[in-house]
Amino acid sequence: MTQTDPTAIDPQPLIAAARDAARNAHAPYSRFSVGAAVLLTDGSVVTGANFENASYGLSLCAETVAIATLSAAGRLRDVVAIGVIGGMQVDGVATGTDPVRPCGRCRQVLNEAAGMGARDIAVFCAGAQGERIETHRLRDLLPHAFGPGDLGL
Ligand SMILES: O=c1ccn([C@H]2C[C@H](O)[C@@H](CO)O2)c(=O)[nH]1
Repeated sequence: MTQTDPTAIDPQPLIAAARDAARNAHAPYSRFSVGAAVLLTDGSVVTGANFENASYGLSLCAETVAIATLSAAGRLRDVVAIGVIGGMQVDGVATGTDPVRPCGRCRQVLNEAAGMGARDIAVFCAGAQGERIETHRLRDLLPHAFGPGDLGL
């Protein structure tokens, strides 16, 4: 697996793109907008925003929407990094300042891209105003992961 060096990637453009994407969150139930922006090997960026449902449990996180979108474009093997930002209420007032970190399901979804691309993924997490950006590696957020390799891929 190729080791991505997260410190070699500038998180600011990703967080800015994620923040733009969060404006299109469909989050009328939680009023917690989340945006995600994924950097691909060619430098292009694919975004997503959370997509809630009146049947609450069907809601999709921003990270999952972004990964599904780039997979549909044939780019699942090309994921290098993801920036995530959240916590803005739909009226623009922040609910909290802690960086939003991908939930467990999203970590597993990201791991599908990491496994298929044979590349670790850098994960940048920002507070609601884009402040206090954390830098992680997916392998640290989801140690001992089950992935494509376990099924022979
Ligand atoms: O990493 C995360 C965590 C939460 N959410 C969404 C799910 C739900 O719509 C709202 C509140 O949990 O935030 C994301 O999109 N990504």
